Order: sequence, then structure tokens, then C-alpha cells
Amino acid sequence: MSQENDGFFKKFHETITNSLDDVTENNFANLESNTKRVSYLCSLPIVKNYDLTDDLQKCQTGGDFPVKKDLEKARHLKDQANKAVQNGDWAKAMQLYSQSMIYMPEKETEELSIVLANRSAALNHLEQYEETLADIKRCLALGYPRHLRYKVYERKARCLLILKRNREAITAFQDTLSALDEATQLDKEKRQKMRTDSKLMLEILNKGLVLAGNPKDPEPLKKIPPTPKLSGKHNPQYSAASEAIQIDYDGVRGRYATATRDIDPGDILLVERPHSGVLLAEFSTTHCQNCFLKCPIPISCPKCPNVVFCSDKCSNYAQKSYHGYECHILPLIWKSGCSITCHIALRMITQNTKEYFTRISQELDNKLSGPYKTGDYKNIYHLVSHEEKRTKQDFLHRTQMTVFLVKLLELCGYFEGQPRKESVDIVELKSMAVNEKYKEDVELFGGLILKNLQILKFNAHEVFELQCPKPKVGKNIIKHDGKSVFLAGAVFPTLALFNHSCDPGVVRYFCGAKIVVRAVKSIKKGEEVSENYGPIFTTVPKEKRQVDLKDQYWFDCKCVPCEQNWPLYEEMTENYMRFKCDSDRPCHNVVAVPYDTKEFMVQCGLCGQYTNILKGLKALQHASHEFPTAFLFSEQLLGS
Ligand SMILES: C[S@@+](CC[C@H](N)C(=O)[O-])C[C@H]1O[C@@H](n2cnc3c(N)ncnc32)[C@H](O)[C@@H]1O
Repeated sequence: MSQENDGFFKKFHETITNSLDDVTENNFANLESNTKRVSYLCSLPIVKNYDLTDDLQKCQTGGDFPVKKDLEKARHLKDQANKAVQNGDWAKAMQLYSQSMIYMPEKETEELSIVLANRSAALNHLEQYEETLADIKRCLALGYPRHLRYKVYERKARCLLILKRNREAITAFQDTLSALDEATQLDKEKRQKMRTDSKLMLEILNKGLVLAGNPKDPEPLKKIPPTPKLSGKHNPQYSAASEAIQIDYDGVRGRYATATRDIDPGDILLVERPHSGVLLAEFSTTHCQNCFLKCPIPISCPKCPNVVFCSDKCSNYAQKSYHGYECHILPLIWKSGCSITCHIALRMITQNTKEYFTRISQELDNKLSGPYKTGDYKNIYHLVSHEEKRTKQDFLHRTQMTVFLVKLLELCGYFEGQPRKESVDIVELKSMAVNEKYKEDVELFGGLILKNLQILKFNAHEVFELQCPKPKVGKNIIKHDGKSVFLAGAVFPTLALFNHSCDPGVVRYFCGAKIVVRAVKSIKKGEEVSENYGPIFTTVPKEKRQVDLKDQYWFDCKCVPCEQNWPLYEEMTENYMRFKCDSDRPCHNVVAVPYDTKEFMVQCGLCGQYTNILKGLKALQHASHEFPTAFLFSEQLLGS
């Protein structure tokens, strides 16, 4: 994935890089800490005085980039939705009301409540009863006009009836009756009819409840699929992982996972939510900003039209942590063209308070102790960053990104400890200079962001959504044309402790933002449990795998397929079986044997020794019984 796409950051990077003289570059290269690197770059006049005005003006006029709420647009969309209702197109109406809601300014509470009430009617027609109830709750909370409330109470009562929540339906019919007293604009006859109907329903429901022995209402339906559970108990030290895994260490490979017991194919070894995860800009109004689930019935942000949420829970969480700040700067992040990695590095800060980092800053360099928790930034801070191997150019580039991200933190109010009230005008980012009064904040948060950027290169994962159009059903087969779509980037601190193999023991997939890691083969107690960072031996030649892994993750892969030079799938013909040379001499050759051979001792073409193939055949038979599809799928790490 490319580091940046076109945007104003690229120009900033090129200008600064080309303007630094040798002395300044050497001064920078001699700095020994991230804090010093950021402070130094921030103090350079060329950086402080860098003028962004022109670039930003261009951004503002370039295309329909949504930045602020827009009452006119919201009203237009509402009118369109009303027309769709008249045509009986409830699905279109639902979409248009959702769009209207996204653009409606927060202060237009009554109009917003009407849009929500209308959307609840569309949802009711679409038989989305739980969602209808949720919108009714929201519209009432926003102060839906009293003289209209009878409509939503009656709708609520009928939804609850369908959901067999009869006790709640009784309350809703009672509310309908009370609301009818205030329905001043409703035709007298209609009002009377509605009153009679509601009373009748109350009578039937009350009698029904008594006859049934006053049963409790069923629980509301939950639509989110349950997250798979770990096989066996949680590891007491690494609670996102199963007890079947432990984390070991050696001087060459660093930390890596090993099996504490025999692991079977299909075992779930890890289920982890991201420490931080960021949705790509192109999915910001189709998927939940917080959990990445698709949002056919979105909830909007009260302040900006740039993101949507799938539920009040996700919305409340995001508003209270990162989105309160990012609401102001998201358009700037996207327009800057900086990578998703930069955004995750920033999110790792905005999701926690300034006080949190100030409090833990003294402990960050201490050795890790206590349970390893996904939400604990201290664990992130200790992930591999290969700081000692970095070049001056690498530091310079990442420090420039940091300068920009620190500026964004200033703009959104982070250094003041709370999100700013008024929205940021894009031209406020006139230069990269940060107010002198935030000098200490620049040091602390600049240092952390620069560290985050280094860590993310080796430890972030791409988050995918599996998109499956309707399966094609043929004679005796069901064919899915599913494809993985890159949706977001995230860092999973426990999974980040797994090392790579070109013949991995696990695959990973996603349930919303949570990652699930399952074994794809038998792994014996004491063996390493490796994941795959992208290149797999079956499809990528050894030379390319070695180069890519060295280039992106800075290690020499010595996994078995690399050491023994296993062939690609396409190089394997059905006419030959392949066996590792099993001679007593150290030989890495793979011996090709015709499948119809009558011999069981075959001679290696390299060392001349003989290998007994019966042992290998037996192992092969055993493995194919246990788990025939070893390689379900594997996605790349984010590496940038
Ligand atoms: C995601 S981290 C894996 C955990 C890491 N070993 C640790 O100590 O935290 C990726 C880094 O681990 C190391 N690594 C991963 N797989 C490796 C392997 N097969 N052999 C040697 N080092 C490996 C490399 O330094 C790589 O940049």
C-alpha cells in the first residue's frame, strides 16, 4: 500500500526535504530520541513558516467534499424522500431520510426528529421492526412535536405486537391514547377511530396476558452476529489468546507464539478487538466509523456529515473518545493525502485523554509487567519498531508526518484537554507552526506519534470485509463469488506478537472490527504458531518472498519452505510426489518421485543418498484426513 496519495502533505514533504542543507540534515541525523526529532523539526523556520493557504484553498473548492452540515441539502433530501414515500418506494425513502439526517444541522432538533419519525415509518414498511423502534425512541428524545406523537406511539405499539413484546405494546397503546388528546390537527373522526382501535387492542392484550399467566416479554432481537469463542480457556497473561498459546522470546526472532498443547485444525486461538482501528475514507458514510460494520440504516454524527455509526452504542463511544476531536479534522486528514497508517498513529492518541498519556509517560520505558491487555497503550509502545535500524531519511519522512499530525492535535483542541466547540475552518491550517504555549505537548505527543508511526509499519493489519453476492446454486454445488474488500487498518496488540512463516499455522478473518485467528493444521505442543504477513509459499517464489519480507518487515525468513525451497503449487504436477531428502547428511533437496513408483527407497539427485518414502507417505495420509484445506485464505499485513 502506498504511503501517501495526492494531497497537500506530499508537497510539504518534498519542499522540506529539498530545502534542508547538509548541516541541518546532520544535526537531525544526530538526534537520539523521537521527542528531540519532532521538536527540532518543529523549530526550523522552513517548517514553521511553511504556507499552506493556497493548497487548502484548492482543497476547499476541489469537488464536493463534505465538511459541514447543510440545512438546504438536508431539506432537499427530505423532500425527495417524501416523494419516494408517495410512490411507495420505501427502500429509497429510507435511504434518502438517512441522507437528510446526515446533513441536518444539530440545532434543527424538531426537523431532525421529523426526519427520524418518517424514517421509522419507512423502516416499518420494510419490516425492520427493531430499527423502527430505535428511530421512534430517537425522535421522541429529540422532541418530536406533541400533536404528532400519537402516530409514532401507535407505530411503536404495532411493531411491539409483531415482536410479541405484549407488555411493552400495552404501554405504547396507552401512550397512543394520551397522545391523541394532544392531536389537535387530527380530523375528529380519525381521532375517534384510532382511540376505539387502541382501546380494543388494550382489552385484547390485557386479557391475553392474564390467560397466558402474565409471561415476560421476549428480549429485543440482536442482529449483530456473535463473535466466535476461543477454543478452551483464555490465557491468563494474554487474555485475547487461548491457553493453547504462550509467548516466547529469542534474541533473533524476538517474541513469537508457541503451542502449549497439541492444537487441532479449526481451533480458535485468538479473538481480539483492535487497540486502534481506522476506516478508510471511502467507506466513511457506508460503514460504522467505530466497528466497521456495514450501516444500511446509519446513525449520523450530530456535528459533522462525514461519518456514520451503526448503533447508539458505537456513536456514544466514538463521540466520547476520538471522534469528539476528529470530527473537526477528518476532512483535513483525508485532504492531506496522508496514509491510513498516519491516521491510526493519530487515533492511538485521540482515543485516550491527554491526562492518560501524561500519567503513563514516565512508565512507558519500564519493562512490561502484569497482564497484557489490548487497550493498554504501554503494550503498544513496546511492539517492534526497529528504531535502531532506521535511516536518516526514514526518520525525516516520519517526523514530517508527525509535525502535521501534531498540528492537527492543536487544531482540534486536544492540547486543551477537550474538543473545541466551534468547527475548524480549513484555512485555519495556514502554517505548520504550533503555538509556543504547547511546547511540552509537542514534545510528549510528537514523540509518541513518531513512535506509533514506526510501530505501525511492522504491526498493523488490514481489515477486510468479505463481500458475497447471492450464491449461485447449481447441480449439487453452491458457488460463492466472494471477494475480500480492504476496509480499514488496525493494530491488534496480541496478534502483533505472532511471527511470520510462509507456511503459516493459522488464518485470520474478521467479525466487524474483531479479528479471529484459527489453526489450519495440526500443531504439536512446543511448536511455533506462526501467522503469515503476505507471501505464502504456494503462490509466491522463494526469492520474492525473501526480498519482500526483508524489505517490509526487516528480517530474513528462515521458515521451512524457505530453507527447503518448497515448490510452488503451479510447479507441482500430478505425476510426481515430492519428499524432503531424508539422508543422514545435511541436504535440503526435495526429491521428485513418480506417483506410480514401485520403489520405496529413492535416491537424491543432489547428495546421492537414499530416502525411505514410506514414512512421508504415511504422514501425508494422516494430514489429509485431518484437514484437507490447509490454506483457506490469508491477507497481508498493512506494512507501510
Ligand atoms: C509483528 S512483529 C512480530 C513480533 C515480534 N517478534 C516481537 O518481538 O514483538 C514483526 C517483527 O517480528 C520479527 N519477525 C517476524 N517473523 C519473523 C521470522 N520468521 N523470523 C525472524 N524474525 C521475525 C521481525 O523483526 C518483524 O519485523
